[in-house]
Amino acid sequence: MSDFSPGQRWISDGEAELGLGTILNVDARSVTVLFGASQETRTYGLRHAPLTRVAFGSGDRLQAADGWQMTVDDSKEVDGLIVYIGEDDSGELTELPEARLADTMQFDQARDRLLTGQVDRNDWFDLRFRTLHHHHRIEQNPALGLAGARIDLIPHQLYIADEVARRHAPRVLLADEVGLGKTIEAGLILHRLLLSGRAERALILVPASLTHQWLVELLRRFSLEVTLLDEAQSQAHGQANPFEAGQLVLASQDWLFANTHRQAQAEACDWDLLIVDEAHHLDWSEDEVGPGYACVERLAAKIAGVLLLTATPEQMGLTSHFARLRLLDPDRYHDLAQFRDEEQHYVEVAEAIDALERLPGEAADRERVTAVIDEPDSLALLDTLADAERAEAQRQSARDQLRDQLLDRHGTGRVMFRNSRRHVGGFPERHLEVVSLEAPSPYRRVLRRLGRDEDYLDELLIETGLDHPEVLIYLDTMYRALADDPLNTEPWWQFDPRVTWLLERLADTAEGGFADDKVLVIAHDRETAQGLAEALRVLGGFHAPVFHEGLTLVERDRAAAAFADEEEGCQVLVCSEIGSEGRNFQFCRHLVMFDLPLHPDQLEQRIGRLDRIGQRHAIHVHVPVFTGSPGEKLLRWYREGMDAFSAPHGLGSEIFAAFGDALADVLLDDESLDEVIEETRALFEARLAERNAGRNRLLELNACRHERAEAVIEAIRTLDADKALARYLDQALDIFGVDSHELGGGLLHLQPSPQMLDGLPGLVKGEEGFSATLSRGRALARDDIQRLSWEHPLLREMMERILNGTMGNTALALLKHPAIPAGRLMVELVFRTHCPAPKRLHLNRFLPPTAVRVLLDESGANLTDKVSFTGLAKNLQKVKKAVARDLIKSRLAQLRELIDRGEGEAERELPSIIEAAQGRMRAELDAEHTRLEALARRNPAVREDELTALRDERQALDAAIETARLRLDAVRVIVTVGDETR
Ligand SMILES: Nc1ncnc2c1ncn2[C@@H]1O[C@H](COP(=O)(O)OP(=O)(O)OP(=O)(O)O)[C@@H](O)[C@H]1O
Repeated sequence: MSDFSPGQRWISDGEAELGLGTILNVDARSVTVLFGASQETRTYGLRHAPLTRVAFGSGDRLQAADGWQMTVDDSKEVDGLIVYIGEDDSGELTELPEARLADTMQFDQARDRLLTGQVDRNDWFDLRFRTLHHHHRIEQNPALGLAGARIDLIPHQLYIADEVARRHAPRVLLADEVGLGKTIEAGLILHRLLLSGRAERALILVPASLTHQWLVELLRRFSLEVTLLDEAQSQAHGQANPFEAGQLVLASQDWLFANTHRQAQAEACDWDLLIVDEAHHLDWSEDEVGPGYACVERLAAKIAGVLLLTATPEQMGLTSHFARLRLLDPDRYHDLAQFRDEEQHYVEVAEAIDALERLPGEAADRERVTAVIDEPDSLALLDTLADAERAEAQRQSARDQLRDQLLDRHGTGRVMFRNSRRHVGGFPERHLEVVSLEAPSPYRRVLRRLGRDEDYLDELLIETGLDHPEVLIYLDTMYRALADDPLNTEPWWQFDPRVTWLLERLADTAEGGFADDKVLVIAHDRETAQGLAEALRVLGGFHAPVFHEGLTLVERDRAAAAFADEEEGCQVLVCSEIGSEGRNFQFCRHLVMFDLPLHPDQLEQRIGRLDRIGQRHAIHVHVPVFTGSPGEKLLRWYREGMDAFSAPHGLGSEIFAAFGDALADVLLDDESLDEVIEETRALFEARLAERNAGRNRLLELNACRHERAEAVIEAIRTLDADKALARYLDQALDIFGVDSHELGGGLLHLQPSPQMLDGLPGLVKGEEGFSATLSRGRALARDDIQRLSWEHPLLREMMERILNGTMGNTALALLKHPAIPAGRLMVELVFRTHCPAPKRLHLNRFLPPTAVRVLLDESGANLTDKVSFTGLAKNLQKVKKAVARDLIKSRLAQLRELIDRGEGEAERELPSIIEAAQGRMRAELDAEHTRLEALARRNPAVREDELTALRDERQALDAAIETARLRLDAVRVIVTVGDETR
C-alpha cells in the first residue's frame, strides 16, 4: 500500500523551490502533486517519487493558508492526515489541518538534515556557496541567454535578439536580407526565452530541406536538443499525441501542411513559441488561403509568441506580406489600404530623423521634426536640442532620445526587423560572368519556328503541357516535354553546350577555372538538375550529388555533407530551385545559374546561398545563356532593368507584379523588350529612391540600434572573460566525478570517472566524454569541440542540481587556530531568499536566489563581517563523517539555539533585499510601461494586450517579491581543535 493520501503535504527533494505540495491523486502506479505557490503540477512514479513528507514538531512555527500563524504544541492523525495543535498569534489554542497550511511555507531541509546527523563533504558545502554566488550574478546579467551561443558577436543579430526576447510574448517578422543570420536570431531569442523561463515549449516549422540544418544549428550553436518529428516518428507514438514527445519540436512544413490530422494534434498542445522559417511560402489572397497559411493562422491564434522568418517578405506580393503581418497582429493589420497609406508618411519620418543630426541649426530642420511629433515629451526634447546655449552632452542626449521616439512610434519597426547588407557592411563583392553560347539545333529549331509562326506558341504549350513563359526559358525542359518528336532522341545533355562549357570549366586549372574550387550549380527544374548530374558523371567522370525536393531528407543531407566536406568532399553540387532555399553554402564562391529563375526574389535567394555571413571571398555568379534566346532577354531585364546581380534591393516582388506579364509577352521580341526594360528601370529607380528615403531608411534605422547592440556585446564580452568560470568548473567537475585533462592550446577533455554522478549532459560512464574550450574564438574555429560557458547544459545541470537538491547543505569541519582554544563551536549559516512564483515571470532577473551568510561563535556573537567565507574556508580541515555525526549529537541543543539566533540575524537583511529587488523591478518595468504607453498613442503596432500584460506582470512581480522569505539553505559546523604543532 502506498504512503500517500490526497490532502497530505509533501515537498519535492529535487525541486524544493516549488514550495509545499499537496497530494491530489494517488493510483496504483503514480502520485500527482499540486505545488500551489508555483502553479505547477507534477506526476511521479509511486515507487521512486522524490518527495519528502512534511511533518512539523513541537515549537515549529506554521503559517496557515489564510495568513495566521501558529506555534506547534502537538499533533494528531485523522484519516491519514496530520492535524497540528498549538497556539495562534493571540495565544488561543487552535487546530490546523495540514491541508490548510500555506503553499508558500518553507521546509527547512538543511536544519533537519544537520540535526539528524546527515553531513556532506566540506568541499560540497564550499561549492554550494559558490554556486549560489555565481547563479545570483549570472541570472541578473543582461546577456543571459545570449552569451553561451557558439556565434560571432554580430551587432544587428544581438540587437534584435535582445529587443525581441525582452518583450512579452514576442510576435515579430525577422526579415533580414538572405544570409544575414535569421536562423541565428531566432535561435538566440528561443535560447534566451528558455533560459529565463519565459518559454518552455516551442514548435519550429521549416521546409523539409532545412530540417536537418536547423537541427544541427540549434545543437551546435545553442546546445539545444530538439525532437525532429515526421510521419514515421509520429506513428511510433500510436494513439498518443506525438507533439507531446519533446519540449522543442521541429517539423517539416511540407509534412504538416499536408496533414490535417497532425495539424489538429499540433494545435491541441500547449506551446509558448512558434517559429516558421521561409514564411514567404505562406500564401494568402482575398480569394484563396493556402493550406500552410491556414495552418499557421490557427496555431498563431493560440500560441503567444510567434517568429516568422523570411528574407523576401514580399515575394508573394504586398498583399501576402500584409497577410503575414496580420498573422502576427490581426488587430493592428486589418486594413490593407490603411497599411499602404501609412507608408506614404515614412519619408517624412525619415527626413525628421536626419534633420535631428543637423539641429540646432536651420529653422527648416526644426519644422521637419515638428511636422511629425506632437507629444509633449518629444516637444520638450526638441526644445533642448534646438537650444544652442545648452551643453553639447545635453543636446546629444536629447537627440538620441528623440531619434528613438521617432523610430519607436512610427512604422512597422516593432513587428518587422530587416537588416540589409548595405547597412550591416563587410560583405564580399559580387561578380557576374555571362557566358554566351550558341543554342544547339534542337532548341534553335523551336525558337526559329516561334519567331516565324505566331500561333506556334499556343501549340507548343498544348503539346508540352508546360506554362508560359517557362516553356521559353527552360529550353531543356521544353525539349524533354517534346519526347514524341522523332528528332528528339538523345538526352538533352548530350548536345546542350552549357554542359560542355561546365565540364571544361570544372577541369580548368588556369586562373578563374573551377578546378581547385567548389562550385554550386542551381537549375530551375529538378529534372534538369538530375540530368545535369548524370551528364557530369557520364561525360566528365565528376561525381556531382544532386539536391532537390524529391529526395528524402537523409539523401539531401548526405548530398550537402558530401559537398561541404573540405578534404574529401566533391567539387560540384547540383541543386534545384526549391531544394537549395535557405541552405548554407558560404564555403563556396562560384555559383553557376544553369538557367534563370523567373522571379527576382528567387534570383536573390539563389545568390544568397553563397553570399552569407562567413563568406570570405568575392562571389562569382556564372550565367551561361543562349545568344538571342528568351533566356538572354530575361538576363537583360534583370541586369538592365534592376541591377539584380549586384546587391539585394528588396523590390523584386513589386517589379515582378508590375512587369512580370509584360516581360513574358516580349520574350520573343527585342524591340518591345527594350521598352519593358526602360519602364522597369524607371520604376526601379523611382521606387528605390523612395524606399531608401522612407521605408528602407526607417527599417534600417530600426533594425539595429548600435548603442544597444554594443551594450549587449559588452555584457557578453564581460561574461566571456569571466575568470571565475574556469575555477568554478574545476571544482564542480571534481565533485561531480568528471576527470578533466588539459589538451594544450586552451582545450580540455572531459571524461566521466567511474564515480561520476549520473545524468550529466553529454557524459555517460564508460564512454569517451568530449573536448571543450572556454574560448569563443577557438570554439568557432573548431566544430568538433564544445564551448563551455555559464550557459552550457553541463554547467547549468550541475548548478541546478546543487541549488535544487540538498547536496552540500550540511557540513562539519575542523579549524586549527592558535588564538582560539580547542573544542569551541562556530556555525556558518547560509540563508537563501525563497520566493515561489510562476516561471513565466522570470523573477530571477530582479530577485535571483540571494545568499545571506551569517557566522556565529558559540556565544552567539556575529563574526560575519570579521571573517570572510574564503578566508575561513582555506583554513578548514575535513573530518570523518562518523566523527562529525558524534560531534553534532553531543551539541544538539547548542546548535538548535545557534541556528535560531542566526535566523534572526539573517532576517534583518531581508527588508533591504526585498526593497532593492522591488526598486530594480519597478525602475525597469515602469520605464518600459511609460515607453510603451507613449508608443501606443502613436503607433498602433503596440498591442493593448502588451500594455495590460506589462501592468499585470508588474503587479504579480511586486506581490511575489513581497512574499520573499529567507530559508536556511546550508549550515556548516566548525569545531576548533588544538594546534599540535605548537
Ligand atoms: N553570429 C554568427 N556567427 C557565426 N556564424 C553565423 C552567425 N550568423 C550567421 N552565421 C552563419 O551564416 C549563415 C547564414 O545564417 P542563417 O542561415 O541564419 O541566415 P538566414 O538569414 O536565415 O538565411 P536565409 O535567408 O538563406 O534563410 C549560416 O551558416 C550561419 O551559421
